[in-house]
Amino acid sequence: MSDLMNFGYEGKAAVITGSSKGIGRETAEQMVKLGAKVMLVARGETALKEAADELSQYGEVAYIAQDITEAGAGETIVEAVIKAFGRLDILVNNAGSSFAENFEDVELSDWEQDIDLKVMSAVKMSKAALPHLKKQGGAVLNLTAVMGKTPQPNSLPTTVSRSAGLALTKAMSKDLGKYNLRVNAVCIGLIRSDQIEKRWQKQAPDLSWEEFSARSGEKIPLGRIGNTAEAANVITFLCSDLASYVSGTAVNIDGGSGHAW
Ligand SMILES: NC(=O)C1=CN([C@@H]2O[C@H](COP(=O)(O)OP(=O)(O)OC[C@H]3O[C@@H](n4cnc5c(N)ncnc54)[C@H](O)[C@@H]3O)[C@@H](O)[C@H]2O)C=CC1
Ligand SMILES: CC(=O)C(C)=O
Repeated sequence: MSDLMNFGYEGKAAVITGSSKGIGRETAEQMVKLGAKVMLVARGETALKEAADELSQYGEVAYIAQDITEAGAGETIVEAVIKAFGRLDILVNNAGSSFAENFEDVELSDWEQDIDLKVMSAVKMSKAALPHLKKQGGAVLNLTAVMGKTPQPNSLPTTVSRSAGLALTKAMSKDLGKYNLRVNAVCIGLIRSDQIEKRWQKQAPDLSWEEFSARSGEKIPLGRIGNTAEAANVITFLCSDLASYVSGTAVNIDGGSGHAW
């Protein structure tokens, strides 16, 4: 590979939460193929092991089954990374869920769970990773949703958690730039993964995927739902040396929609 396109992943170590499937798994695959050592994190051991077995054909992969909302999860995960790889350069806060309802229908406990998973887990992971990231510099990438920029009706609590993720990204980038630590976000619109396939089965089980994608794409300028590689491509770029002067930004991966539905 010419210097012009050197992603700089060789010899680096990354941790990606929620990486047994979907966008997280695809990102892990790209980073491993480019030479990074990657720690996969999710709750279910079976899916994790399966993903790790598949990805290990391309390079060095380890995994830890851990619910990131549990007390001490950040420290446990980072300890596992250091034990496995001896360093940490890249943190991708990817694990998340969609919880989008009308304000009147959201219980206080739903608010707490959503903010805990999508905001506080990113904070706790970043805090635990920071002493290691500071050593040589690196990248933090927060997955958010385009709805965090443009909250729609019936979009709570997720739009609030996602807006908080954007503020966290911007503020962290300003505080941590002095360590050559870049902090960016991506704002996902609609990407085919388990959560979108479940929506397809619930809303339109009689449609083929192509029909459902085209129908969902009526309000998307590019006319379709994206795929996980299209999301991972941007994440992999933002965490790479090719983006060495990019920090504090939030890139939409949404086919141009500006909102999810
Ligand atoms: N697919 C889409 O259209 C959109 C996705 N997003 C967000 O992008 C990120 C990746 O999305 P997808 O790949 O679609 O998600 P997905 O639902 O396919 O996978 C999410 C991953 O997070 C893990 N996870 C969830 N809660 C966890 C917890 N407490 N502890 C550890 N792991 C946990 C799951 O096990 C899974 O591996 C998520 O944060 C998602 O909410 C945002 C907007 C739209
Ligand atoms: C789908 C999702 O995770 C959102 C909208 O935050």
